[in-house]
Amino acid sequence: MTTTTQNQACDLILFGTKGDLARRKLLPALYQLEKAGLLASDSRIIGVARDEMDKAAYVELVKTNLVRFLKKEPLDEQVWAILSAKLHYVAIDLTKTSDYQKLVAVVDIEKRIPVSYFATPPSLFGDLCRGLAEAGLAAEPSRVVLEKPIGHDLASSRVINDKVAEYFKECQIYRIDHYLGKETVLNLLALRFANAIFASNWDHNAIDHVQITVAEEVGVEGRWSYYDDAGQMRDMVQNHLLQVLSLIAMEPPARLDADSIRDEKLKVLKALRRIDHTNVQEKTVRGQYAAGFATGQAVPGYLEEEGARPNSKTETFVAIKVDIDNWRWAGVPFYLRTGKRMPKKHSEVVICFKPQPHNIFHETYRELPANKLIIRLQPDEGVEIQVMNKIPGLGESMRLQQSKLDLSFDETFKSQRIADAYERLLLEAMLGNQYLFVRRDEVEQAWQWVDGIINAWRNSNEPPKSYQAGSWGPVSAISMMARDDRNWDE
Ligand SMILES: NC(=O)C1=CN([C@@H]2O[C@H](COP(=O)(O)OP(=O)(O)OC[C@H]3O[C@@H](n4cnc5c(N)ncnc54)[C@H](OP(=O)(O)O)[C@@H]3O)[C@@H](O)[C@H]2O)C=CC1
Ligand SMILES: O=C1O[C@H](COP(=O)(O)O)[C@@H](O)[C@H](O)[C@H]1O
Repeated sequence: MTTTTQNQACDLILFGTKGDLARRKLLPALYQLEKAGLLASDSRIIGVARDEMDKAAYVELVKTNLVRFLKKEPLDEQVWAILSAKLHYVAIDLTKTSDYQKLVAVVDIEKRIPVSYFATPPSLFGDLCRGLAEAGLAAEPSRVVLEKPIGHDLASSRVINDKVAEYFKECQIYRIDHYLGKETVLNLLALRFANAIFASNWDHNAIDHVQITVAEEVGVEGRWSYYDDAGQMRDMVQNHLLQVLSLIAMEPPARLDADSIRDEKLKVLKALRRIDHTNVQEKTVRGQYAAGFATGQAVPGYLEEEGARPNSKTETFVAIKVDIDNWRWAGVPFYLRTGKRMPKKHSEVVICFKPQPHNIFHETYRELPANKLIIRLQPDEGVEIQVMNKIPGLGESMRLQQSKLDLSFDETFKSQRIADAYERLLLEAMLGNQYLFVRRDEVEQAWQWVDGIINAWRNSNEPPKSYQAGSWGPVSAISMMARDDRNWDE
């Protein structure tokens, strides 16, 4: 899988180094990589923002942010001493091409691979690529790492992708979907392809339906203007949920390399049955949270959040019944559900198997519950199988109980810290492994499908259904399942 020498030295250029993402996620991730000894000793981190600042001030700024955002652990002074020696800073206004020349004096392409991380608004990606090219930093083996969102719809994503492609080849482009960096999402590959027990039971013969839930307890968290433009469909479904769905539904890739995996994910995205004005009512539910409760506190509704525009019809909850039109998944719906201000942070995949063809326990159990494989993505990461088991004891009748085989990551891998997604993604980008990054055709195919739904919603002009903050979304999401004689796993 590794396409470059392990731990090859890089100049990681962190555009947007003072922004929220860099402070909360990227810098702490780099610290953890240093702590784990995974940053090459010759690598450097070159922060870029607009303010003039000398190296010492930047080092101090990074330290302050680490102390704040490392959360559970204190800053280790030994690790910090090594990491801080790798830090550099350059002030650049990304809209001014001439400013990029400042990088020429700092970046050393003879000794290190330039890896440019675009933690900036996507509207700057075009300027960034041109500036890097004019500074001589676009030729292979240079790489660029792009943050989401790649566009607002198919047309705008093509504009961004075309712009980047003017300067960088696809093999140099690393599009982030941070869900692909999560331990449990990556474990889907291990679960499916390292266990024959699942491999032979992974299709319409064995599986009744699949549920994917990504629930968040938080609301829009001061990001109202960004979020109102996006909504839950663009913010979460177009990327994270469709990536998870693709990993569950794809055919076994021939090899564990980037294009083998991405080819298979793309085929799934191409097989998603179109949802448009003819079936959008039946297949989707969109909701918006009203005032309610989170962590026992009263919280405002979406329209009362700071910066809110009255009458916004943006959805904060989506449920979709997805059909995959291929041989493996014929007649097996995938139910997706994601929302803000749900009762708790809780993401899981539930594989619901078909019932037994014949019930020998029918005298005591008219219907036996079907087996479920539950993959807990976060928190409390783990894998659980629900099975029927005999209750131990003597007696004339066989008494059964639904029990679980539970593999909790916490319990099983006690001494192993679960790395944050950004640690893994930064590391893989520096190593030159693209398998956890999204290829252009995947992004565009996902947009094409999502655009169909968003257009149908827009044309119907129906407002989203209201749900109370702290609930599992609008009642219609439950009815959508009930119509199929099923219910959400809770
Ligand atoms: N925050 C998050 O949790 C997530 C963010 N993202 C994506 O990551 C990207 C960054 O988000 P976020 O950190 O929240 O955004 P912020 O607004 O907090 O930060 C943006 C950064 O971009 C820099 N910037 C903006 N304009 C210019 C310019 N003309 N020249 C130089 N630098 C400029 C800013 O520099 P300056 O300090 O000089 O203003 C700042 O450092 C966005 O694409 C976002 O969608 C994706 C997932 C999650
Ligand atoms: O990309 C995004 O993801 C977060 C949720 O990420 P998680 O790792 O905490 O599950 C979401 O809150 C945000 O709106 C979205 O932009």
